[in-house]
Amino acid sequence: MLLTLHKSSLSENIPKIVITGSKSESNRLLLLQALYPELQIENISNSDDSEVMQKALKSTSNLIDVSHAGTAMRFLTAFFATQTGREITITGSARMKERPVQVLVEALNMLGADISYLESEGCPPLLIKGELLSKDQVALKANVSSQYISALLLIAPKLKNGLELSLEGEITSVPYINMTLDLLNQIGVKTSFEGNTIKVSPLKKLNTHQDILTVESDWSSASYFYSIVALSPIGTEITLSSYKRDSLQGDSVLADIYTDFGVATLFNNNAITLTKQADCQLQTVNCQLQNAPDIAQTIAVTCFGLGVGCHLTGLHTLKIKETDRLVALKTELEKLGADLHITENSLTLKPHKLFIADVSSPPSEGLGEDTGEAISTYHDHRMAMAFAPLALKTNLQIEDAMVVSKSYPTFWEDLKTLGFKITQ
Ligand SMILES: O=C(O)C1=C[C@@H](OP(=O)(O)O)[C@@H](O)[C@H](O)C1
Ligand SMILES: C=C(OP(=O)(O)O)C(=O)O
Repeated sequence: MLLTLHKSSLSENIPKIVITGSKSESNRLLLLQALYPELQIENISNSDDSEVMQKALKSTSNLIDVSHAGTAMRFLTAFFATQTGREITITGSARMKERPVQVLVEALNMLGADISYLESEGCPPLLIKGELLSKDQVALKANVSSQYISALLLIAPKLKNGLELSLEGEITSVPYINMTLDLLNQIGVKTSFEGNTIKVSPLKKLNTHQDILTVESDWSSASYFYSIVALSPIGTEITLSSYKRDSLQGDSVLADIYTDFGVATLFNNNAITLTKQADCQLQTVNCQLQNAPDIAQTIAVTCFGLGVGCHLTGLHTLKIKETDRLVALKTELEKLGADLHITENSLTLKPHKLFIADVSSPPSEGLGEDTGEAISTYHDHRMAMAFAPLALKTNLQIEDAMVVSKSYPTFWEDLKTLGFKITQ
């Protein structure tokens, strides 16, 4: 579906936006619930990726299709590897068949699993013959995706002797590993993470008092509202729920990063209020995003909308996500007139004055002649959501807009409640 976003300004009275649960926390807890059925989960994500995970865990079929869900592919590979007596083919979208899983498959096979590739070496689809994993120590590369490490950690407490992982190379997306360990701790599993060694003790059964866990709302989804506030006039406020100060999600670093754009975050009970307090004073924003790769697109587009430059580093994992996000950002921002340069792991955007003339002009009432540029989304929810806030500056179109359902199915409805004018 092609959506047209007419140049908009926000409504006077913005209702509180309730954001669905974190898909990262949800998919971990769903897997743990499959291992420990007594576990109860509240505020589970309504994202496609979490629905895929729930369906796969309930399925009795020997063919599992996870579509675009990276965490589901990685976590379920580890899960089915331990399900003795089952033989599963796990597959996904065309892009999923290009996203590497070799590091995980090799580690599982070293532990005693029986996993083979059905098409390309190193990528899904996989044939998994469930086995009792006999070993309890393995080394693996930690600089490609933290999801491989989380996948192993999630099944670890059900292995006879637990598991010891030795991580090789620079560890990427560390907060996601810590999230996995924290959730394991919350259900009573003992873990340690010292230097490059992670140890997980076995846990046969849950203790009864550790049985209800509440998923915090998704911080990556909150990023689009940070961007909207940053691109709005001073005084603009948006309240989002349910969030907490001590989040397990690394993307909560947004609250710090967006102070550079003049956005303050106030925590109040279970909500956060984002307020535009000042204009961005920087000519160029520098961010190291190795620990928060999913907010790179949001930040790059915020900078573009503000006319501010940015130098974003630590982006090597962006090339193997839903699309090559570095190339996608370059192509789409250039359509809008941006001057930017990408490398294998960084993005540099030059400051510009493209929207200066627009600032004083009132938002257009109708579409007029100009629909604005059509932004391609490459089956990537974050391309659609990261570009949407630019409708505060210009008309634009978003191709294949329903792609947002991968993590945030009600995104467009929520934008309409803020005052965005959106038509099909
Ligand atoms: O474990 C997780 O829930 C995730 C880990 C990250 O992936 P990488 O570790 O591959 O960077 C992140 O980008 C992804 O959206 C979710
Ligand atoms: C990269 C992402 O997800 P996954 O790797 O789980 O497909 C994402 O949601 O930005």
